[in-house]
Amino acid sequence: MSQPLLRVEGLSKAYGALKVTQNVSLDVDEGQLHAIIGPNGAGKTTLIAQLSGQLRPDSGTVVYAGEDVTRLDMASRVQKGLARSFQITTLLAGFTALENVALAVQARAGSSFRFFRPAATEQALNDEAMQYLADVGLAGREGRVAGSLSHGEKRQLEMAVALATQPRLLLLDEPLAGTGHEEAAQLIALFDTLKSRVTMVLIEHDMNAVFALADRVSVLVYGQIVASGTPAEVRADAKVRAAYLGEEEVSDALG
Ligand SMILES: Nc1ncnc2c1ncn2[C@@H]1O[C@H](COP(=O)(O)OP(=O)(O)OP(=O)(O)O)[C@@H](O)[C@H]1O
Repeated sequence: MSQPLLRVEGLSKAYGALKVTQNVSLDVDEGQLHAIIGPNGAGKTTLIAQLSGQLRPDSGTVVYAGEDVTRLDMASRVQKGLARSFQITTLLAGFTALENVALAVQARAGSSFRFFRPAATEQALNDEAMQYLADVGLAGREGRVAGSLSHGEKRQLEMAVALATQPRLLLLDEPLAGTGHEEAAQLIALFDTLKSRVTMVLIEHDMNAVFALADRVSVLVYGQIVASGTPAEVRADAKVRAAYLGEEEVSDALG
């Protein structure tokens, strides 16, 4: 069998006596959308932070594309194609949608445009940025200042900025939080189309989105993976049902 794109082995992290990540092991295959679900405070965000390089684990390894990246910082991981989707707060509110994405293209491309004249460089950056805006459904909105976009559009723009880094593996932390029903449906459709192009690890509370999108689901409870499998396997797992006992919306979605 071929190697997974991401292999996490025995990852642990504690804050004092609080073990937020306990011996987590997990494989993510290329081309898959792998969702990580779990009740509030289970340690999902802390786990993603260790995958992105934002946070150092106490022990364990993160192997990406066959390389041990455990000790690499976030910027080095982004350069290798392992990126976390940008938070809305990192969008430059006073800049246009196009400028936000063009800056991300420039940051990634570095000096590779150095042979162009300045005007041609700007054109090339903008052309590439326009493509990402079109990919996320923001064609026609490029001239709008980011701060004036709707909440859903900001999330789309955040995805365009993430795509500009040309990720091979994208980490998404609750991309649907705060979106309305229609905006959520649009974003789910967007993730569905992006699945063929980039491998994704998704943390999401919206179970309908998780079960619609995920190829595999891992369930984190008190920092430990208690179940991992296809959506159907996870749905039927007694430990998963027990973990969500009392959370009616999730119980309904589990069926
Ligand atoms: N820097 C920190 N120092 C101390 N405790 C922390 C720190 N960061 C997170 N925690 C604790 O670690 C636990 C896991 O938090 P985390 O945010 O990763 O959970 P989560 O599953 O993402 O939660 P939610 O679904 O509510 O976003 C929580 O109990 C949280 O209070």
